[in-house]
This record gives sequence, structure tokens and C-alpha cells, in this order.
Amino acid sequence: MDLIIQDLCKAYYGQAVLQDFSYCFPEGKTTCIMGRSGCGKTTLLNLILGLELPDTGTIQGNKEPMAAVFQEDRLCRNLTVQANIRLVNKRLSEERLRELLAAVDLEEAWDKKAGELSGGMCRRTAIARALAAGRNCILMDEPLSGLDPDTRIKVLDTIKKYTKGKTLLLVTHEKQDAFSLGADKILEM
Ligand SMILES: Nc1ncnc2c1ncn2[C@@H]1O[C@H](COP(=O)(O)OP(=O)(O)OP(=O)(O)O)[C@@H](O)[C@H]1O
Repeated sequence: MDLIIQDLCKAYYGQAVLQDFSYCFPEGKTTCIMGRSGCGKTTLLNLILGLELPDTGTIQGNKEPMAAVFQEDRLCRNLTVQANIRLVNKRLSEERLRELLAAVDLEEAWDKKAGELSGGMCRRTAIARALAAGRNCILMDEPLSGLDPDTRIKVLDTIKKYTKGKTLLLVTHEKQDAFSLGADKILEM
């Protein structure tokens, strides 16, 4: 089902962040969300994920659990890369897990603890974890921040491949990311 947002309002301490915001995220398509810092992109994702409640308005459509990449990596520092990923999908075969890690250039880090990884490796682990969860709707908040240009291209390719036919909402400040992903829609907030 499409994700339909209607007349959403959200304010913090009387300061409106979203005001009568309406939008339709089509099922099975990629939408890139763009806009200046502080315009409410993360707030919108948190509302869709159910981590925050709107003051008024509705979010209809997707009732299934979703996968997410947050602005922070939210990894368990004492667990290895593979253990972090298995937290969201215990049935994932070793073959599939290794294939996914190779696709984000992390095959060498398979057994490293998250606490021992570089910032970019943590980012890629968080992305791999969201892609491994097997959800039909995936939300990513600036997933590529801190990645070098070559890795960025490779990871965008992986995201595109693994989210084909799924609903992807991806926040980015780079128009190029939307082109590389072949985004179906761009939401300018
Ligand atoms: N929990 C909160 N309590 C108070 N204010 C908040 C809270 N969360 C967000 N805000 C405020 O809401 C506004 C929108 O924040 P949000 O993080 O959604 O912006 P953003 O568009 O994602 O920004 P960026 O591109 O910098 O990540 C900001 O002014 C922020 O300070």
C-alpha cells in the first residue's frame, strides 16, 4: 500500500516543524527527501516510524514493521558486524550475509566488533543491517554521510539493488544521490 500522509502537524515547545503536511509515498518506489537543515525531515521519518506522535493529522497505509537507518548508527559496540546484522534477521543464511557485506565493502570486517570500526564502516554496517531485515518499507536518514565518493557510489548501487520493488524513503542533501538511485520521486520539504 502507498504511505499516505494527510494534514500532519508537529510542533516542539510551540514551534511548528510540520504544518498541514500531506504527501503520498508510493508503494514499491524510491523517494528522496531533501530540504534545508532543520526543516523537519528526521521528524517526518520519526512520525512514520511511530517513534513520535503527530499533534494532528494521519499516516495511513503501511502497517508492517519497517527497517531504518538513523542519523546515528545505533550499533551494539560489543557485538561483531555479523552479530549486529543478525539481530534483525536470525534466519539470514551465512552466504547471503557475506554477499551483503561484500556489496558494502565490509567482507573483511565480518568478525570485527562494531566498537573497533571506523565511522564509515559503522555507517555501512547500519545500512547492511537495514537491508538485511527483509522489510518492504525502508527509511534511511542521510545514510551516506561520511563516506568517500567511491564508496558512496558502491553503497548507493547496493541500496538500489537490495531495495528494488520496495518502498524506500531516503533523506539526502545531495541531488546526485537521487539520480544515482534512480529515484521515482523527490520530496522537497
Ligand atoms: N525531540 C525534539 N525536541 C525539540 N525539538 C526538536 C526535537 N526533534 C526535532 N526538533 C526540532 O525540530 C526541527 C526539525 O528537526 P529535524 O531533525 O526534523 O530536521 P532535519 O530536517 O532532519 O534537519 P537536518 O537536515 O539537520 O538533519 C529543528 O528545529 C529541531 O531543533
